[in-house]
This record gives sequence, C-alpha cells and structure tokens, in this order.
Amino acid sequence: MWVVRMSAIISATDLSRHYRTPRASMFGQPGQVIGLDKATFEVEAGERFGIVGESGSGKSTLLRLLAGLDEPTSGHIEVDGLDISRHRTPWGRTPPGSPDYRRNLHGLRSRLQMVFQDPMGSLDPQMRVYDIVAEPLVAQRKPFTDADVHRLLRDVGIDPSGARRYPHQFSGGQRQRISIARALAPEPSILVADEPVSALDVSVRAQVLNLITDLVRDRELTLVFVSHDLSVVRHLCRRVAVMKDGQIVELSETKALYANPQSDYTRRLVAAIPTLAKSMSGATTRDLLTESDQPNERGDR
Ligand SMILES: Nc1ncnc2c1ncn2[C@@H]1O[C@H](COP(=O)(O)OP(=O)(O)OP(=O)(O)O)[C@@H](O)[C@H]1O
Repeated sequence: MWVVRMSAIISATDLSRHYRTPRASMFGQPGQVIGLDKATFEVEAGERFGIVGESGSGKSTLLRLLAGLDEPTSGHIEVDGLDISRHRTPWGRTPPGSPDYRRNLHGLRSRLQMVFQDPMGSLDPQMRVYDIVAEPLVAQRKPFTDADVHRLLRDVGIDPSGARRYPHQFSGGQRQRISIARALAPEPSILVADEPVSALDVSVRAQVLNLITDLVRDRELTLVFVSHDLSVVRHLCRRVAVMKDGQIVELSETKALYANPQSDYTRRLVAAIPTLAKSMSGATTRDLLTESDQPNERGDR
C-alpha cells in the first residue's frame, strides 16, 4: 500500500523566544521571561492546525515568529520553503539580516497573512474599506483592479457598495469579514487566525467561523488557528497543539485529544472551558450558519 506523506509548509525546530525584562534596581541583573521554549512542530500543506492554551502560554509569541513580526532567540523556522530564522542577540538586539533573509521575509508577506482578534483595532479607522482591502496589494506592488477588490468583498459576504465606507460604519462581524478580505487579497497559501471570533458577539461567531472554513477549503489554504477555546478548534482543526508556559505540552489529532487527553493540563482545558456549542444551545457552527447567514450591513454584531 502506498502511504502518501504530505509536505510540511511550516516547520519549527527548537524554536525559542526569551524576553528581557528591565533590572529591578540599578545594580540588579536584567531578568528574562520565557515566551516560547523549544517548540518543535510541523504543519502540512492544506492542513487546519489549531493552537490552544491559556493566557500567557505563548500563543501570540509563536504567531509573531511565524509571521516574521519578531525574531526567535534560538531555533529554526521555515515557512513555505523560506527560512526566516534570524536570531536576536541575548541583549535583545536584532542583527541586520542578510539579503537572503530580507528576500525571504518579503516573500513571506504574500504567502502568509494574518487575521487578528480585534477587527476594530486592526483596521485603520481613517481608511475606506476599499483601501483597507487593497492595502497589501499596494504594499507588495501587485497590480489589481476595482473588480478584484469588489470580488474579495463579495467573497466574504460584504456588498461592494460599502467599499467607500469606513470601518466604524460596519458591525463587528462585518469588520472581521473585511479583515479576512484584506488577508486574502495577496492570495496567501497560509492564513493565520489569532482568536478571530473571541471579540465578536456570540451570535455571529459561528458565521465568521464558517466563512473561514469555507474560504480555507475553497482556496486550499493552510490554516493556523489560535484560540483559548478548545471547542472552536474542535470544529475547525485536524490537529491541535496545546501550549503551556511557552511549551507545546501536547500535539495530536483533535479527535484523539478530546477522546484521550494525555496531560492534566489538557484534561483541565477540555473540562473547564465553556464551549461555543453549549453557549449556542448545542448547535454546531455549521447548523447555525445554514439557518441564516446572509449578513446585511449592521445586521450582524
Ligand atoms: N514583549 C514582551 N516582553 C516581555 N514579556 C513578554 C512580551 N510578550 C510576551 N511576554 C511574556 O511571554 C509569555 C507568553 O506571552 P504570549 O503573549 O505569547 O501568551 P498568549 O498565550 O498569547 O497569551 P494571551 O492569550 O493572553 O494573548 C507571557 O509570560 C508574557 O508575559
């Protein structure tokens, strides 16, 4: 029998990020906080990969490294064939990158895009929706037309007639749709979603989750989805990494993780976190979407 092994699109080996903290006194030594400690994992192309953990467990630190927004203090990271492992010095400084590194980082911008937790905070309130969605294309000097921007808006369920408006004229759910359109604009191969629904009203969470699921499937994207809520990850992800104190304490197929959590920490997470399904009267995200999801402006909150 042939075993088809998919290729890793993200590969991290012993990836660490230690933060320096200021000296407590004039003669004291600066302290250190471990944001991420020797994380090793791979994400396969086209996979939906979840990262869960309580506040302070290192999820954002890991994401920043994946997105090239920060540099590790040690370890290796490769995203879509691009090595972005430039190390910070122990003094917290970043050495100038080699031309290869800078080229890789530039390449990463079009291959990996992020959707953040708070759509209001991540969208420039002074920019019109059209310019927000086109921004990555302008930054990467990619040619585009009005029709491209309008199609992106339609793809996320926003009527293109709203393209001249500003973010505050939309509801929270719609603003998150606009950030998703912006993330999709450069046609990335990887979408990283950092708690994309936790700032949204419970009634629209399922709609946005289903939108992400559909877009990821239709565009054959790799999804890295971060949440402190295991129930959300359960609906979306094939595998999940559980983080605690900067370490990956468990990494397994989502089903196995729920059926047979290996660590006490994971068991506690599974048992303790209120589930999306429970908070929505037992309906699954898919059920909720099929009931009614044709958002109108300010229709979803
Ligand atoms: N810039 C920084 N300087 C110092 N310590 C930091 C910095 N950023 C993060 N940390 C520390 O690193 C650890 C991991 O933080 P991180 O933000 O990655 O966790 P998280 O799981 O994303 O938490 P949350 O869900 O609250 O965002 C925490 O102890 C945090 O205090």
